[in-house]
Amino acid sequence: MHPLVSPLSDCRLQPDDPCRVGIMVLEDLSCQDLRHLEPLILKSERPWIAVGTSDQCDDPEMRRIMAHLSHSLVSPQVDLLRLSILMEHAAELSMLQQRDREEQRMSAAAEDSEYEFVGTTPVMWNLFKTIRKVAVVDAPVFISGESGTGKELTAQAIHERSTRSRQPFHAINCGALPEHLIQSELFGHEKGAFTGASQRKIGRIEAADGGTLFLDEIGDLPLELQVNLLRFLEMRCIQRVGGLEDIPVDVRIVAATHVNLELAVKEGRFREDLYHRLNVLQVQVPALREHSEDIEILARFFFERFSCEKASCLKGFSREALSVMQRYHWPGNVRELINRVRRAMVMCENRLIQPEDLGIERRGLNRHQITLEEVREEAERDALLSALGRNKYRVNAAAKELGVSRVTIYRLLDKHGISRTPPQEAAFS
Ligand SMILES: Nc1ncnc2c1ncn2[C@@H]1O[C@H](COP(=O)(O)OP(=O)(O)OP(=O)(O)O)[C@@H](O)[C@H]1O
Repeated sequence: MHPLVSPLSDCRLQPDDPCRVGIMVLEDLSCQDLRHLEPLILKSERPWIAVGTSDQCDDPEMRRIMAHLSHSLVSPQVDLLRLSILMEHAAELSMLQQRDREEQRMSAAAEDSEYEFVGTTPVMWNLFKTIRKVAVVDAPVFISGESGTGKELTAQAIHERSTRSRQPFHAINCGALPEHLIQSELFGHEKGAFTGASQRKIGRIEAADGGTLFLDEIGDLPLELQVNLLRFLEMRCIQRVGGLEDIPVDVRIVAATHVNLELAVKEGRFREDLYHRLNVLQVQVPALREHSEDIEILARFFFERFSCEKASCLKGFSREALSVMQRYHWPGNVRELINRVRRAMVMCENRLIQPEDLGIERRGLNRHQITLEEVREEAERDALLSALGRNKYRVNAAAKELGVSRVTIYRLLDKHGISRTPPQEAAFS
């Protein structure tokens, strides 16, 4: 019997190989061979039957590898019936293991895509690390960061990685609700509690029982409601508006703000005791300009996400557009990036998105970061567009004016993602 395993046959060890069980013949394999093959055998994700005697496993290293790698060990004199029964059992086991692996892969993929948090820079890795750390502790979390940086996404990610992940996650923007509604929105109300309260209403705190409540823009919570929230955090029970009953509720509070809450405390707009109650664990979400190396990957990520809304000829971003995005200061952070990319995908009349499609004024850009190469590219594109415009998009005439060949003009049009037809025609064609 020849070994099915040899250092040269690793092509047979791929997981997508239809073969379900492997056989290795120890007589033909040294301990060193096996050591080389160990990672490949593990990667093959299938059970292996070793044919050999226990004497061949005298070497401790050999024994370790065999115990680790093989499903069973049979003697070289094994009869074919016994071998085929063993192989059948191993194949059944292999199918079960395969199913288990598939399920694990699928749930890992679902987890990854649930809250697609994009970030490849050290500041973002730091954020992900903090999220994982605070997720496993059940204390209140305080998230700070500019508007549109991903504070709600952070709160969701914390919830998803916490023991409460199977329970509800509710978000409420304290700054977006009229003052007279916040009390009943947070704590609920009893029927008849006030004019218009025709039904009992369960508030957000109660609805999130067992889970997480995300209080966005906590700094906008009116002072009298701050007292109620503090009472809830201390007593762990609420009273609905118009109700007398104390209702126990188990909710983890994650609060966020884009304003300086310490200043609000100093100025008496926010209760200091509530501030300390909420501020047990802190997470700081960085502004987009603090991880500008992520801008391109985020832009491409949202381009893909909205790709069903784009014209079929639109292929991506021009180098100028990427450079302009890189130098822009993004006051609205990731939310602004999403809006600009989406708008550009609609407005763009060429194959590649240009700076003007993004609606970013070049004048407001940080000129200090511009490279000579970028200046050249920008000048080349401007000269090309001007020459085409002056010559009504007649390539021969534009080429003559610029002192280059027609072929060069076509190459430059492709390079800069400029359409061969004038913009108006392209728009109406
Ligand atoms: N790193 C990121 N990767 C992918 N999407 C992101 C990222 N950061 C933010 N987003 C997306 O940007 C948008 C704004 O994020 P989010 O609502 O979490 O911001 P926010 O800080 O809570 O905003 P606000 O302060 O206005 O409440 C959302 O669509 C969110 O999914």
